[in-house]
Order: sequence, then structure tokens, then C-alpha cells
Amino acid sequence: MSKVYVAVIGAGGVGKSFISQLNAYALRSKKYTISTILISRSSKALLSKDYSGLNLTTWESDISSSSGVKPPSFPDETLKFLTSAPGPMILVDNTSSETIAEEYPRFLSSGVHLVTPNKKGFSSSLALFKAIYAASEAQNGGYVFHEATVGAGLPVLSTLKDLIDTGDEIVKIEGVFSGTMSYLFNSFAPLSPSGAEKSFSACVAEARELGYTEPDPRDDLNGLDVARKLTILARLSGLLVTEPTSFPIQSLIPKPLESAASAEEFLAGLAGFDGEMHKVKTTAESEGAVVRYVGSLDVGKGEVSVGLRNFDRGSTVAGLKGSDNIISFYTRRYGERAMIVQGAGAGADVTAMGVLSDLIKVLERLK
Ligand SMILES: NC(=O)C1=CN([C@@H]2O[C@H](COP(=O)(O)OP(=O)(O)OC[C@H]3O[C@@H](n4cnc5c(N)ncnc54)[C@H](OP(=O)(O)O)[C@@H]3O)[C@@H](O)[C@H]2O)C=CC1
Ligand SMILES: N[C@@H](CC=O)C(=O)O
Ligand code: NA
Repeated sequence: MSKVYVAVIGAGGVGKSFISQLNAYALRSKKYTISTILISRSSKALLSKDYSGLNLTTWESDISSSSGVKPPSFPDETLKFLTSAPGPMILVDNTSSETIAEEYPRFLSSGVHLVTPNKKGFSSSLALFKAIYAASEAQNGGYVFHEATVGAGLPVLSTLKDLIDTGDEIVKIEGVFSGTMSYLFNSFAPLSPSGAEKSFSACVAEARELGYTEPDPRDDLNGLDVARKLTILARLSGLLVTEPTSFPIQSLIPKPLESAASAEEFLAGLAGFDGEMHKVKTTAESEGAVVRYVGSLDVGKGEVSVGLRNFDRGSTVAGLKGSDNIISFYTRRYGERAMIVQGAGAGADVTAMGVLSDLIKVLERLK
């Protein structure tokens, strides 16, 4: 059995589910002994100082007991602890922290492998994106996988890689890229209404409760989350978008709430603007359509667009359910009839599945 070390930073919705899936995987694996040496939240952490491994069944009560300690400083103490592990080391970043993402090149250069659903490293400055891949590709660099940064566990980035690696040309990628936006419009403006009409703000509260939104739901509603996903797809397709804000993004944040001091203040004020979204919905209905939030990347033209669009009631996009994403790849080989990936695009379990499958990809590549 090969012994592999894992450090988990971020144990919220996705992180908790990831740890539970990792525990089950470790128990059934006949090939790898997995030792989890760090689980860290923002102010409490569990460390296995002798590298023997933490208990993944009791970690949640352990971290809030006296075993929970102040997290090691990031990046210095964390990097030192990880690189002193007596075997291959995999860092799992389940936060949405930009500060952590900025240090990925340092960890990768030190031979630490990285898997993450955090979009920040791959969709902020182009310089950071390039530095991450350069560090990974350098001699003794760690592997990097981030499937869950687009479409959660759906095989979006692996599909894109397969298309490109086999010599296909990406023409256009379009669809519904946000589980939150999908849920909001599928519930607020459903194809076949059942029961009482729901307000937009009530749907936002539900999406948050279901764990679909970003830690701060304004990052979904301002369109930036979708813009980040399209930036990742664009860059991996060879279109070197400089920032996720380099193209027009339609924000659904009402102007007066742009200055809200916190997510809580924003959510408390949102109901006061339900009338605006109701108007958008009824305008679409009066044209026999439904409104949905979509994105499109035209690689040939170098164009990216993110925002609301009306869809014919018979279209596939109009008929999506729950938090479903749909991503259509138009390529030279797939021509007019796109290759389509569809399914739940947010939620702790489906995202954690994407993160764990990336971790397994790292394991399979270890010598
Ligand atoms: N939810 C989803 O459906 C999807 C999420 N993702 C991505 O997954 C990531 C996690 O999302 P989610 O689990 O929903 O978010 P949560 O807000 O539920 O969890 C975030 C976790 O990160 C911890 N954290 C934040 N900053 C730090 C830090 N500096 N050091 C250590 N821990 C830190 C938080 O600590 P504390 O517990 O103390 O607050 C919390 O445990 C995000 O990047 C998100 O974009 C991607 C696809 C889908
Ligand atoms: N907030 C995001 C989570 C996944 O990336 C979404 O709603 O799609
Ligand atoms: Na994915």
C-alpha cells in the first residue's frame, strides 16, 4: 500500500462532504493508505503533528473541542508542515479565498499536489493563472486539478481537455453555468408553475440554504461567478482573457444595494426589489418565453457574454430543473450538434465528488 498525505483547508459545505467522501474512499481503497494531516477552518484547525493521520469520523467534534488549535500561519507554517510529510502530499483547498489561491505556485513548486473547487486562482489575474500552470509543469512541480471550478462535479474541464488533447478545435461553449442562477430562475420563473408564486428574494434565500451560493451570495448575483467560470474555460481554450471583468457582465444586484456592508444587510434589503425581477419575468412571459441567466464564449471571435436571455418555452434551457447546469461544446468535430454535459451544477455532495475524483487522478499519477 502506498502512503499518501492529505491536507484539507476549508471545511464548510463542500469541505465537510469532501472529508466524508475521502473517509469512505480511504476505507475501501486497497492501493493507498491515506493520512489526513491537517483540517483547517478559518479560526480552528486539527493537526496530526506526527503525520499518523486524523480521525475522519470524529473530526467535527474534535475541531471544536480542546484538540482544535489555531491554524498554522499561511503560507509559511503550512508550507513547512506539508513539505515535511514523509511522502506525497496533496493540498485540498475548499475555501473561496483569494489569499490562499495566490500561494498555489509556491506550494506546487515545492512538489505539493493541489486539488480545489476554488475558482480564484484560475480566474483572477492572467499572471496568477500562468504562474500556477508554470509551477505545476516545472521539474518536480505538483499536479493541479480543479474540475469542480466549473459545473461542480460535472465533467466539464476533463471534457474540454479531452477535446483539445485529441486535436479538436473549440468554436463556442455556451449554456447555464451557475447552479444558483439555474435554481433561482427555475423556481422563480418555472416552465410549469405549481402552487403559489415565489418571490425572487425568497428563492435567493432557498438557494443559500441549499448550499448552492458562494459564501457571499452577492458573488453569484452580480454575475461574477459565471464570469469566472467562462474565464477559466476561455483560458483553457487558449483565449487569454486578462481578468474576469474584461467583458460585460449583467449584474442582478439592485443599484441601491450595491453598497450593502455585508451579505446579511444585502439579503435583508433584497425583498424591497422583488418588483424589478417580477417585471423581467412577466415581460418574458408576455413574449411566450422564460428568462434564464446564461453565458457564452465564442473562441473564434474572442467574445464572452454573461447575462439574462429569454428562451423559447420548448427549449432545453427553459426546461432545466433544480440547480442543473447545461454546457454545450461546439467544436470542429461536433459541428452544429454540440456535445452536451448536463446535471446538478451546485451543492456540497456533487461538488465534493468533483474534488475527490481529482484527488484520485493525482493518486493514479503518483509513481
Ligand atoms: N457550494 C457549491 O455548490 C460549490 C462550491 N464551489 C466552491 O467550493 C468552495 C467552498 O464552497 P462552500 O463549501 O460552499 O463554502 P463555505 O462557505 O460553506 O465554506 C468555506 C470554508 O472555508 C473556510 N475558510 C475560509 N477562509 C479560510 C482560511 N483563510 N483558512 C482556512 N479556512 C478558511 C471556512 O471556515 P469557517 O468554517 O471557519 O467559516 C469554511 O469552512 C468555494 O470556492 C466555492 O466557490 C464550487 C462548486 C460548487
Ligand atoms: N455558487 C456556485 C457554486 C458552484 O460553482 C453556483 O451556484 O454555481
Ligand atoms: Na466540473
